[in-house]
Parts: sequence; structure tokens; C-alpha cells
Amino acid sequence: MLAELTANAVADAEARRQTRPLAEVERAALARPAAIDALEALRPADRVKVIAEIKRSSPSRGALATITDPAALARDYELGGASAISVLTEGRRFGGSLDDLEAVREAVALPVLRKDFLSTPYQVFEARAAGADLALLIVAALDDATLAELYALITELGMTALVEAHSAEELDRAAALGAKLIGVNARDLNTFELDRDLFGRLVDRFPDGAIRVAESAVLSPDDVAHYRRAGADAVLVGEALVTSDPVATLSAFLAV
Ligand SMILES: O=C(O)c1ccccc1NCC(=O)[C@H](O)[C@H](O)COP(=O)(O)O
Repeated sequence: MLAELTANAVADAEARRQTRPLAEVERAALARPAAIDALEALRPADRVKVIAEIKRSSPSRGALATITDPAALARDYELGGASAISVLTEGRRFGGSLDDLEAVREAVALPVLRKDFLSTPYQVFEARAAGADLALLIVAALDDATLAELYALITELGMTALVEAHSAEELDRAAALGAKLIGVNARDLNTFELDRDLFGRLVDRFPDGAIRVAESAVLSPDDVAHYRRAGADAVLVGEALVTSDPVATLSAFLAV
């Protein structure tokens, strides 16, 4: 599934490139005001911070929510105390788009993550051109050379990479990059199996000083407490927020 999602994302970016060539996207990326400092926004504190996700549907769960106004949802996330916003921009299985990201960027003052299956410089330039402050790199989807190339580009553009791992080996590869923001996804992106204990088993492998993000499967305050006990600095939450009153849910999560 991850290989298919990544290949589809490349094909879709290639189609966009036919009407919006690399040079144009690069110019738009460089013309953006400086990115918001996501490492500062997610700096470890005395409570677990929340990265709140705009998520309409997913391969594992199908349709989750009808989100007609992502900007309004993002404002609710900001009001509820989220520290950053994740926007799924993949269209085929998640129902997202770069237009969603641009709308969210205009609506809030929080750092915004482009959550997609990125594997080319073009997609990274697109992220910055749309106003993203962060871009996701999924270690399992990238060889070492591509990972290093995209990590360097994200950094050069003044953005922050959220480098995602799902095993000890992938976490070591994230650490070898010098990543400062590392996520462990509880969801296996091929089988969709959820393992909330994976974060705790890997936590000792995070490099010193890196911000530790626990991704996926946060459905209740108990899950936030579980990740907090395991050492998470932040959690990334989609489903629980788009299927509930987001302000109330954030407030419950932030009270842990
Ligand atoms: O969510 C999926 O089904 C999925 C399938 C394949 C690749 C990625 C997928 N999701 C991306 C994410 O990692 C989550 O959207 C994110 O961590 C939030 O998860 P949740 O709170 O469980 O909705």
C-alpha cells in the first residue's frame, strides 16, 4: 500500500507539473514569507502537545468526515489549543489537496504540515509554495539518498521535516539524518495494523534533543496519557478530531 500511495503521489505531481513547471513552483516557494518555526511551536513542555490533522478519509477507515471548510476546522483546532496543523494533501485516498493546505495557511498562525507521500523535490517545492512550514518524510518510502536530498531541501527552504519511522531501523535512519522532529507511527502503512506500544519500545532510540511525536491511534485522553507516560512530546491526531467536537476533544486531550 505504501509503495502504491507513493507512486500515485508522484504521478499526480507529474500531472500538475505539466501545467505548473518546476521553475514556477520554485519561484512561488521562494517568494513565500519565512516559514513558522515548528520546532519552537512543538518544543517539549509540561504537557503533551497536539498536531491536529485535517483528514476526510483514509485507506484504513474509508470516509471519516465531510469537511467542506478546512480553514474553519483549522481555526477550531487553533482555538482548541493545537500546536500545529497537519493537512493531508493526498487526493485519491484521503480526499485532500494543496488547496486545503493554502486555505489552512491563510486561516491560522500555527505551523502547517504537508502530510503526503513525498519523494521528489517538486513535491517539496509545492509544499512551501502552498505555505507549508513542515513536510513529512516517511522513511519506509525513501532510500537513503532520496531521504537525505529531501531532508536537505526542506531545511534549505527554512521548513522543518517531520521524519516518520515505524521500526528501530527506520528510527536509526531518521536519527542518522540529524532529524530534529521524529515521529513513530503506530499504524503500519502496509497492513494498517495499529500498535500503540511501538512508540514506547522505540523511545530510547530517539537522538538526544529530538522532539518525539507519537502518530496515529489517539482516540481518547487515555491514549494521550499512554503516550505521555511512554515519553511523547507531541501526538498527531486525525480521526478523533474530525469525528467529534474538535475544541472539546482538544481540551480533553490537553488536560492530560
Ligand atoms: O490513516 C490511514 O489509513 C493511512 C493509511 C496508509 C497510509 C497513511 C495513513 N494515514 C496517515 C497517518 O499517519 C494518519 O492520518 C495520522 O497519523 C493520524 O492518524 P489517526 O489519528 O489514527 O487518524
